[in-house]
Amino acid sequence: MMTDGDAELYRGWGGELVASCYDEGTGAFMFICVHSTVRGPAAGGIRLKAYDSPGDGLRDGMRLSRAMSLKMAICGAPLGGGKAVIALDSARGDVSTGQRGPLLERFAALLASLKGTYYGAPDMNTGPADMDFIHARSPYVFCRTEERGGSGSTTQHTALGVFCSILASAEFAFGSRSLAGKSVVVQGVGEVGAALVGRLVRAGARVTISDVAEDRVAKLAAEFGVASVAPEAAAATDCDIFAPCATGGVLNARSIPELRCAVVAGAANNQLATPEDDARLHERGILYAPDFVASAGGVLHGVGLELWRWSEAQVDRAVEQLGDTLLEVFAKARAERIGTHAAAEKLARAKLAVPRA
Ligand SMILES: NC(=O)c1ccc[n+]([C@@H]2O[C@H](COP(=O)([O-])OP(=O)(O)OC[C@H]3O[C@@H](n4cnc5c(N)ncnc54)[C@H](O)[C@@H]3O)[C@@H](O)[C@H]2O)c1
Repeated sequence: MMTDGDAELYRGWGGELVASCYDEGTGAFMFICVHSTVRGPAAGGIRLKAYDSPGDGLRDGMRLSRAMSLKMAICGAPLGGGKAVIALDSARGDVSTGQRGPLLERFAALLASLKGTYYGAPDMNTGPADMDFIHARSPYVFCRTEERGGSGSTTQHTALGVFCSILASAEFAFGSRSLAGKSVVVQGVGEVGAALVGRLVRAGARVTISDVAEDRVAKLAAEFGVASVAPEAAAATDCDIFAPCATGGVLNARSIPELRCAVVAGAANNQLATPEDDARLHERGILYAPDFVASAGGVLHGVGLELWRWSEAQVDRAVEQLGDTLLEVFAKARAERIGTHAAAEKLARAKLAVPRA
């Protein structure tokens, strides 16, 4: 039965449909959120994550699918926004190796029922090998392994896009794209964050890293000789550029007053906890590279290689151009005296027909 809270969730979302089911074996709820099919079938990652309640998983899927509509629009993909969430029961903990296959089979059946209205891709805790597994049961996925004919991991192109976003942000904020001597805090050094650290170090930046996974911090610190900071202190660390590459919601009413950076540019999806946080950053004079632009390299990877049949070099060029898109966003925000997220959203909606979110 739908509660008043659920109804509110749907009203505020503005999307097209949610397909859902329950997996008895694991206690997981699954949601496929199709925000928009105006530009083409919806597409977006398949997130496997533990949530305190199924409603939290649904809320996450809805918000992420809306951001995917903007991401698809801003980079010209012939796709709409969607997101799938496999919401594990946090009280039961992670799924065992033996449970993972049946769980993904259940998900593949839900995916098949949509008959191509939504295409999945790797996201948190799912990778190209999972896409191979799902594809064998339901063909609506991007980014299978290269051995199985897919475009493989999006990591490097996402990291390239974030790096180019940092260069464009530096140009706008500091008047130069040079990162030599610039201090950068990278929050979250998983797949994308670690690849970004390599690029930043090679560009001469003074990098500080932070992650809840201590082994990842130790490995990267040893590899690149970078400093580290405790996870709870990362956002408030004095630096030129803060790069959130961990989870969403890191820019909020509590953290924004504590930021000690000039620029925020990172890979994490949905960095703003609420729409008001865009204005909060604007008021503090912090230049924010909207996440749905900065992290669009992964979309360009999958769409470029699999739909447009681009070469790697063509994808690289398109990803590098995300920096130019950001400069357009920053100029619009300055001219209209609005937050950069609002400016990017206006650009996405004006360029392309995206329904009200
Ligand atoms: N992989 C892609 O192509 C892609 C594309 C677009 C957006 N993103 C987004 O970028 C972010 C990173 O993606 P990824 O593929 O590197 O994920 P990942 O899971 O490989 O890495 C995330 C890292 O963040 C760390 N982390 C989690 N909570 C943290 C905290 N509170 N403080 C510090 N570290 C914390 C984790 O330990 C992990 O090392 C995610 O938000 C993802 O949704 C990724």
